[in-house]
Amino acid sequence: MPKGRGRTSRIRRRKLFRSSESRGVNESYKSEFIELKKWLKDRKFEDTNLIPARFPGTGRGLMSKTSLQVGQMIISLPESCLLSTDTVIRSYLGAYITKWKPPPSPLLALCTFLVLEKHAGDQSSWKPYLETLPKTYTCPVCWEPEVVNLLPRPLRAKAQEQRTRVQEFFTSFRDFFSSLQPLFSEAVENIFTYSALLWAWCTVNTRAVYLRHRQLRCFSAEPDTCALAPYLDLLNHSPDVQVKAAFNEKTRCYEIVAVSSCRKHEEVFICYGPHDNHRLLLEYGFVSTRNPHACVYVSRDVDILVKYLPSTDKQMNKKISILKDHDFIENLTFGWDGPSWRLLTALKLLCLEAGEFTSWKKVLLGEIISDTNEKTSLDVTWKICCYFIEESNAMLQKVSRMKNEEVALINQLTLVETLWTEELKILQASAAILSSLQTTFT
Ligand SMILES: C[S@@+](CC[C@H](N)C(=O)[O-])C[C@H]1O[C@@H](n2cnc3c(N)ncnc32)[C@H](O)[C@@H]1O
Repeated sequence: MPKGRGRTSRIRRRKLFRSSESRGVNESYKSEFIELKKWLKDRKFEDTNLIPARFPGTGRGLMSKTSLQVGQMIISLPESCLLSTDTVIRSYLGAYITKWKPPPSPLLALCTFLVLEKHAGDQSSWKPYLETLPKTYTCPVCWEPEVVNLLPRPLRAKAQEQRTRVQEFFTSFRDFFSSLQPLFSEAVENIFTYSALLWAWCTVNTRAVYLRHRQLRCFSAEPDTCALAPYLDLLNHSPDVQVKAAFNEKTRCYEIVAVSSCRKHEEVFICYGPHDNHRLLLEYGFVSTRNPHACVYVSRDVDILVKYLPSTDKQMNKKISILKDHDFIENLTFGWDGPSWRLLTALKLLCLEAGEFTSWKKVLLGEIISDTNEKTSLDVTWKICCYFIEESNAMLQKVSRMKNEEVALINQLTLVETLWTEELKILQASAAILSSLQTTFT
């Protein structure tokens, strides 16, 4: 057998590939991390397990110094390192927040504090942390509208809604920002620009940990659940890991404990939640490849559901209103394991023949009505799946053309491309499953 073709060589090559894929480049020598570590040490935190590093797939993150075992504490960050609404209230901003009516939200307090501390530069006691924060963010709320328009329809709608909300957040608190003028010699409008607030909003949205606070009366009724956790917020997300993360009232530290093990010199991940790729892109500005929670949404309007059904069906309007009344119009999806039960059920109901229509309740409960109904609904689901495959391919071509023409938008376009590529893979997996299910009826 020629050298290097055997089983052992294949396994060795695979191992090498796996480790080079996840191997990080140590960044602990960088001045921002040296300063951050000093700052953390002053606040009684010293890290023994992790090193800041840059990884090929995920960018900047944290690497294990030693192997981490199940049940081992990965990081335990003292309360004094956390930036929460308590920090803001105790600061020079506290008096302004307490007297402002109607009471500002906890989110506004955190964003205002971030903008002001960043503006303070060298004068800020949070400078070592601020220096490690991204200068810009990759979330769709920061994208050019022409790129947002390339997103799958349900996500596009959410991204547009989110942008409107952030813009309103900015305009509705202009008076509050003006009230802070006594703190500055320069005009406050030059400090609280939309881009400064957007940066602060993205910082909180993409990096904050969950930390429940008692509700202070100086804040509006929105739950006060966010805190920034310097250094700990360098941990990237993986849908495949499990950790326990919470504030420990006894130790007064925010603690993360490993639930799965991690080998030495590998990237240490936490799980931000069982999020699909739309949520990851919208809220965190990235797409996870091979994400088990990823799915393709059949958009909210019913046009696509009825596209392959006979237009002569007299009961169609009634069927659609039943689906609407029973909340079967939203969250219809294709996943890695085929069409969701909800999607199949909605299509089974739409495919009922005139004589079967009275059985619609049984369909919603999951009963099989007839072989014909099973077969027709599978055929229609398959056609819808193929329609989405064509759409994904067309979008991928469009994005690829734009990448050549709009070089300045390459990062945003690459994210859109990754999303459509993942959607295409899911649809192809679903189409294969549907094809094999269809053969049981031939
Ligand atoms: C809490 S921060 C994690 C640290 C971050 N990578 C950094 O350099 O500051 C969350 C951000 O990290 C990035 N991120 C997290 N997990 C990722 C992943 N699996 N792949 C790519 N980017 C990821 C996203 O930009 C996300 O908004």
